[in-house]
Amino acid sequence: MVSVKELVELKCLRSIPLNYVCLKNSEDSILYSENENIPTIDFSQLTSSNLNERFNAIQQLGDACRDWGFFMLINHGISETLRNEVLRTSHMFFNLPEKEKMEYAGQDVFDPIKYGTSFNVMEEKTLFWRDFLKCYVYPHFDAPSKPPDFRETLEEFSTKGREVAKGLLKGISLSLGLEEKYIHERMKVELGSQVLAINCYPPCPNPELAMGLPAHTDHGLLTLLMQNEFDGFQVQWNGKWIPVHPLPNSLLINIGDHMEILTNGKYKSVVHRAVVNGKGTRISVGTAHGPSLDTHVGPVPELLADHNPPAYRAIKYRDYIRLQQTNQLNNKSCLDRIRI
Ligand SMILES: O=C(O)CCC(=O)C(=O)O
Ligand SMILES: [Fe+2]
Repeated sequence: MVSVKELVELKCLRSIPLNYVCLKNSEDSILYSENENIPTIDFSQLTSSNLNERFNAIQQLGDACRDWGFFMLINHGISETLRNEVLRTSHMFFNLPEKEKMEYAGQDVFDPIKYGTSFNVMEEKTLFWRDFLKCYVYPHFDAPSKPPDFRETLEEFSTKGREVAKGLLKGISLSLGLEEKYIHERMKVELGSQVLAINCYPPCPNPELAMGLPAHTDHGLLTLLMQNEFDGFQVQWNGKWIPVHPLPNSLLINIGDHMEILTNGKYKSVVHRAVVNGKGTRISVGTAHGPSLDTHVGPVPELLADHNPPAYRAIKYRDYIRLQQTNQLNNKSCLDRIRI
């Protein structure tokens, strides 16, 4: 395996190798203006003791999940110091000698720690301009022991991320007219799986020809994402792409496939991608929150009706992850495979 970082640094690249050239069709290049109408949710209002404030925030959350499947979250309680430390130590991880990182070059989707490049190198003809580290951080915490402070920082960040996800899942349950703990209990989130994915997109000599991560949806219930000073995240909305410039101190939140399945399509798993730039290394850190791996997930009966029959077949979360991660992304959502 040759990482993108290695490619950029060792070969002093002037142009990208042909196997990284992603041909885009014309629709792929149509952009809205930056941040166009993207909703913002205030986490402190969502958890407020002022009932009126809370009620309004829950309604806004429901609207954002239904109409967008994506929003920016402010006042989430994860400190700037911690976020900067996660970004700093992540950067240091990718700066380790390749030999040390390769100790984590796992083969299987469920390896507790996996360092890799592109998305699924075994399946892809066109490679993506991305190196990554994935760690299962809950129920059992795993992370590399190098560089110094990396493990501790990731553990603290993962714990804080779970608190935010828990608060959002309560708000989402209420917004659906369900009890506050409904999703949490039904999805066995206390035993659920949390995966931390750190993406590294080195500067690219032809950013318009390469792709960091192609259009896809995330498999879990919710993903929380943050990044360093370089933008690159885009969400698909009404067939066009919106480049996202996160509000200062905000987290980007995606609804994932399992929330779409659970709500029988009411809340949308948003299609998104990561583009690359020629200026500097972009780092993004996502934490994906899902049910326990052995949970069978299908649409919840309380949300079904004669006029709203199940639109997805139930599947074990573990099987769904394998389905998504062992195939090519093909610019498609894996949900297409289980739609009835
Ligand atoms: O790097 C980004 O902005 C997006 C990353 C992402 O979508 C993912 O890791 O699933
Ligand atoms: Fe994603």
